[in-house]
Amino acid sequence: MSAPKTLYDKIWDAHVVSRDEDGTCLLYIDRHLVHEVTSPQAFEGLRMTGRTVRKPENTIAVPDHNVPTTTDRAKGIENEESRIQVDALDKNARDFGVHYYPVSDVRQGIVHIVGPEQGWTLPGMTVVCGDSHTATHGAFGALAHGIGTSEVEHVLATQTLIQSKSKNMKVEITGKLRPGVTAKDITLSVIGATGTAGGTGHVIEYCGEAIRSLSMEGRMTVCNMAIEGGARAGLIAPDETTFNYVKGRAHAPKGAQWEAAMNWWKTLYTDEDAHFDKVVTIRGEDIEPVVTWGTSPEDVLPISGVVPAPEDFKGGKVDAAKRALDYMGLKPGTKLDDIPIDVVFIGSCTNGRIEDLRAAAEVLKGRKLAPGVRAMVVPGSGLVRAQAEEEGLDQIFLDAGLEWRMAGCSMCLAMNPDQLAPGERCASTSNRNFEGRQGRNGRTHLMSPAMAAAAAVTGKLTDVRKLMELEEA
Ligand SMILES: CC(C)[C@H](C(=O)O)[C@@H](O)C(=O)O
Ligand code: SF4
Repeated sequence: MSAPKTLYDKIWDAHVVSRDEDGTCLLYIDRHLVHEVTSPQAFEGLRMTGRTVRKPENTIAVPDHNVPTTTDRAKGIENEESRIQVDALDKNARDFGVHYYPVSDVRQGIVHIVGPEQGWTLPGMTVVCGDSHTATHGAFGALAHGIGTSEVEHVLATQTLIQSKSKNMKVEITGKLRPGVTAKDITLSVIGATGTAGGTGHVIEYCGEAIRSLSMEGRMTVCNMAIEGGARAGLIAPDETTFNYVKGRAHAPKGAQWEAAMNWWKTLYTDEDAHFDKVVTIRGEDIEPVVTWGTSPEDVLPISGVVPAPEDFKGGKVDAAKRALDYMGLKPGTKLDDIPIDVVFIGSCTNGRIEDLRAAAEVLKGRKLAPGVRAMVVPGSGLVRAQAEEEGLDQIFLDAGLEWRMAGCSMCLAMNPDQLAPGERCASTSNRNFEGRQGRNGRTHLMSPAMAAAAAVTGKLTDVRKLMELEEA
C-alpha cells in the first residue's frame, strides 16, 4: 500500500510534469486567471518573442482592480495608468484569443468571483493568477495560488509553472458556530491565533465540522484569507456541497465527462493517518464576531473587547502595535464597540458574493444608515448584482441610504476612484487593513458583512448580535 497522502499531496502529484533532483517540479496548470494589473508585461513578453498563449481555452481574463464602479463607467477611466492597464488587457485578450469578460459583459467582476461562478474553478485543479487572493479557489479542493508577473508569462507560454512543494498544515474548526458568527469571523480568528506568518511555507487544509457546514461561498471567504495567514494556499476537500455548487455551471463538465470528473473528485480527501507538519485546532463555539483594530489582519479581537495596549505584546510586536495604534488613531482601553466610523464598504473577493449581500441586507432591512456615514455595496460580479436586484436587495440598500454599485474590486484597494479620504475610518468586508490600503491615510477595520451592516446602522463598530437581538450577545 502506498503511504497515506494529504489532499494537497494528491493534487500536487497529479500535476507533476517533471521533477529535478533537488525536488523542484514543473507543474501542469489547469486554469490561468488574468487581470489587468499583473498581466500587461507578461503579454508584452510573449509578443516581443513571437510566442502565443499555449492554452487560450484555459486562460480567462477580466478587468477588476481599476474599473470604476459607478453606473456611468462606460465613459471611461480617468486615471491614466489604470486606463492603460485596462486597455492593454482588452487588446491582449482579443489578440491572444483567451476567454474575456469586458466591463460591458454582465459576467464581468472580481476575477476570484468570476472563476467559480462560471465553473472555471473545479475540484482537483491547479489554478493560478497574478494575484495573491487566488487562494479563494482552494474552497473547491483546487490547488490555487498567486504568481508574479514573470510567472504569468511562463504560464501563458507553457501552461506550466516551476514550483517547490510546500509543507502540509491542518486548521481544524470543530463543532458549530454560534448565532451571528460567520466564515469571515472564522478566517480572521484563525489569523488572530496563528499570526500572519503562521502559515508560512505551508498549504493549509481547513477541515472540521464548522468548515463542512459552510456553504461554498463561506468556504471561499475562509480560503481567500489563507494568504493573509502567510500560507501558500488554502484548501477544503470537495464534498456534496461542492459538487452541487459546480454542477450545471457554464464551464463545468457535462454528461459522461461529469461522471468521469466525479470519479476523480471523490478521491480528493486527506487519507487517514496522512502527515501534517503543523496542526491548529479551534473550537467553533469559541469564535465570536470579530473586528480588526490595527494595520495587520492578525490585529483582530472579538467585538466585545477593548483596544489593546502596546505592552500587551512581546518583542518586536510592541513597536508594531504602537505604530498601528497611532496610525489608527486609537487609545488603548477604548471599547471596540465605541469606535465611530465614517465609511462602510461591503464587497471584495472576500465578501462580495450573493450570500454576503443577503447577510448585509438582513441587517439593513427597515433600518437607516447612521447620519454622516457614507456606505457602498459593491457586488463581486455583474451576475451577483443581477441576482441581488432580482431579490430586491438593491432596494433595501438604497432605502437604507447606501450606494449600489457596479462590480469590481472597488474600495478594497486604492487603485480606482472608490477611496477613503485621509483620516476616514472604514468598516470594511475586505481582507487587508494595511496603512493606506483603502486610500492614503485611510483607516480600515475588517469584519463580516453582517458586522459592517450593523456598523452602518449605528455609525460605530457594533456587535451585530446586539443589534439583531440574537441569543448569546
Ligand atoms: C493588485 C494585485 C496584484 C493584488 C494582489 O496580488 O493581491 C491585489 O489584488 C490585492 O488584493 O492586494
Ligand atoms: S477584491 Fe481586493 S483582495 Fe480581491 S482581488 Fe480585488 S483588490 Fe485583491
